[in-house]
Amino acid sequence: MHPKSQSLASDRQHSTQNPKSVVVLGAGAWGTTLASLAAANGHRVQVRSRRDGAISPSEIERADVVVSAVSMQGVATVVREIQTLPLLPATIFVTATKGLDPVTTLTPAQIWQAAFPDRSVVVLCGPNLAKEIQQGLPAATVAGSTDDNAAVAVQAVFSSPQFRVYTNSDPLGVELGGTLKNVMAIAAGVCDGLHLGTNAKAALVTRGLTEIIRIGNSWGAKTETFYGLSGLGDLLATCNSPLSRNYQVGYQLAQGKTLSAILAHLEGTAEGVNTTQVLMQRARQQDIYMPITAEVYRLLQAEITPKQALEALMLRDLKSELL
Ligand SMILES: NC(=O)C1=CN([C@@H]2O[C@H](COP(=O)(O)OP(=O)(O)OC[C@H]3O[C@@H](n4cnc5c(N)ncnc54)[C@H](O)[C@@H]3O)[C@@H](O)[C@H]2O)C=CC1
Ligand SMILES: O=C(CO)COP(=O)(O)O
Repeated sequence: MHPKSQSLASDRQHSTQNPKSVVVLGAGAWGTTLASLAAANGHRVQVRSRRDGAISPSEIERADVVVSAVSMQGVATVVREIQTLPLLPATIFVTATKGLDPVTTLTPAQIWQAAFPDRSVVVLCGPNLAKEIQQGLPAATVAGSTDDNAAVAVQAVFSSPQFRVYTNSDPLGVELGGTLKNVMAIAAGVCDGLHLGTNAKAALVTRGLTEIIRIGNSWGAKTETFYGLSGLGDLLATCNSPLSRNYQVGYQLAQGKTLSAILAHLEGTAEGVNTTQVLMQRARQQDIYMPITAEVYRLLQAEITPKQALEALMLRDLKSELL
């Protein structure tokens, strides 16, 4: 065995014998689920909700791992708050938010890394519908970081017989896979809401992945990461599950509801609504062809109906699959 693999393997075996102090920021569906996973492994876990008020220095200064599971709209605020607090020299940041900054188009990990350039940032993304994990159903995810040791440490914090964590050295690909699939989950909800059938859904998800890879590559992410759990895996989960909030948005749009009415009654955050806007902005700026995203965008803007979006996609110029 390669010496590096040997040391990683032994770290992994001893994971739960080394309890860590974990602070989870965000007490929504995903933050509370991640907190339960870490606590079940014997780690000391504190969850911070917005309602608790400011984070106290004593909470954060002992944290080995700080997990951010806030929605995208809260990321900048939480980063600014943590920047004012004392931290252990080796504190690792984990980001589980699946969104993009509306002004800069930066990912959450890029925002954390810019604020803390000397620290390790790990992206945690995968096909992880919180409600299933809360029920103890099996799932897998990816801890992505350019710092192997930090990724392995985070893998150890969350891994269990029910939750299998892989590492990946392409954090941008891991993060974009989890984030961009939300746009396709809206489209998949529309597809099912219009009862277009299994062939249509398969075509949509497959061409959606092509689109994600096209813009993901231009961002600097690796193609093979998008064929992994956080890309294809999360596409399969959210494009096929009514538990996905993004899928629910698409499904209800197909039923003729307005976006504002849907969001008013939605349980939790559908990040894909904002991500679609940001992705369109980036695709236009960089002249990247994103036909499915463009139709989801027009639908969310109420410029077209779901049926018109379908027609627009089907009536485009014919071309080669691999172009
Ligand atoms: N629910 C799920 O199955 C999964 C969700 N995610 C991602 O995790 C993130 C959070 O998702 P959920 O927990 O489901 O959403 P949620 O809507 O249930 O909770 C969002 C949390 O963010 C907090 N928040 C928002 N703005 C804040 C601010 N300024 N300061 C402090 N806290 C703030 C809210 O108080 C709330 O606790 C999203 O980006 C989502 O895409 C990722 C994997 C699975
Ligand atoms: O990202 C998720 C599962 O991996 C959760 O999906 P929704 O945000 O669409 O509910």
